[in-house]
Amino acid sequence: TSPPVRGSASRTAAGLLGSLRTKRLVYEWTAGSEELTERAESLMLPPPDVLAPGKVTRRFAGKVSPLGEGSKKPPQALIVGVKKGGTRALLEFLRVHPDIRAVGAEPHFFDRNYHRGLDWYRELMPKTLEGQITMEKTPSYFVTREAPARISAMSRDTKLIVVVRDPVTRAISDYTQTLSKKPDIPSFESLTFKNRTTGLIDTSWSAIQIGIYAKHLDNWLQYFPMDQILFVSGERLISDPAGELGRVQDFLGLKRIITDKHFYFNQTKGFPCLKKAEGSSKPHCLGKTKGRTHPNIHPEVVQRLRDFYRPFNMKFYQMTGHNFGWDD
Ligand SMILES: Nc1ncnc2c1ncn2[C@@H]1O[C@H](COP(=O)(O)OS(=O)(=O)O)[C@@H](OP(=O)(O)O)[C@H]1O
Repeated sequence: TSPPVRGSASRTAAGLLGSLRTKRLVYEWTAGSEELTERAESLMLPPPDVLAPGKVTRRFAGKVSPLGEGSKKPPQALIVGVKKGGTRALLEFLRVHPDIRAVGAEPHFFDRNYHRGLDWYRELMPKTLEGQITMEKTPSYFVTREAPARISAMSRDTKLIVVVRDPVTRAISDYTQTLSKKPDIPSFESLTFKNRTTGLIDTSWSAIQIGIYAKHLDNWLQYFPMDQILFVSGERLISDPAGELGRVQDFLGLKRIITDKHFYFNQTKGFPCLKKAEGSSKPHCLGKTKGRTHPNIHPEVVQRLRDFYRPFNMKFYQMTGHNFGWDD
């Protein structure tokens, strides 16, 4: 059930207290997280209200009035993965659609915050009007064993989107992110192998583990039918953002409003960017934590990883009915 609509005119002391409590929760939940930096820097739009209370109205531009109409609902669609697949780009692009309302930061509800309960989760959501879709993205859901059952318990009809990317470049991207936070970690090569001489790969290293998509997908298929899951190519999201966004809008049952007219290729950034970000009239690229330069990895190591992933990729192509071209 939805909470009562709280307009500014009817805001009581209790209501205000409630909203302050929510803000504190939102703050606790985002404080210090990379997603927060990522979002603040990449969006130039305010993340949760608490960070920029004066700018709240801008987030509602053209969607929900500042009077606070609409109600908070649990998401009907989720971007569940994969980490470093291009999930932020997809969510930021989708937000341009007037029928999509999304949380900026990653709630991590179905993995680390599940104990907080569904009411906590729903409180994080933006208000939506009839016909609008609530969304969030948390890339770690895809590899969380409990996530499919938990999401299915919220609603069996939840639509799931997975942005997938060549598991080898994904692993290097993942490592690059860790390296940016902890410059003293061992080399990619030494983390990849259990034993460098035998070439035995350390599949327990999360950077490697996450890319075994067929295995993770298998777990989701215990709870969701294939037609409720959409796979977005992380590579195509860069080479043809409008094409991938077309597929996503169809999947969500939305009118194709986001088209090639919304994008331009930014030569400096080396990525497609939005001509106008949601709620703004200015061009907008993702921030510095998106599109990092990867370290050079020894070609032999890359080849060994390609060989390692090939059978899993083949299985994944078979399961999804789509060849993502990572092994061509
Ligand atoms: N338009 C656009 N602009 C910038 N970056 C883009 C874009 N589209 C996709 N990408 C790729 O997104 C990669 C980061 O993926 P995620 O957002 O899923 O990362 S995270 O899991 O949320 O940390 C990021 O990975 P790296 O290049 O390794 O940094 C990008 O390659």
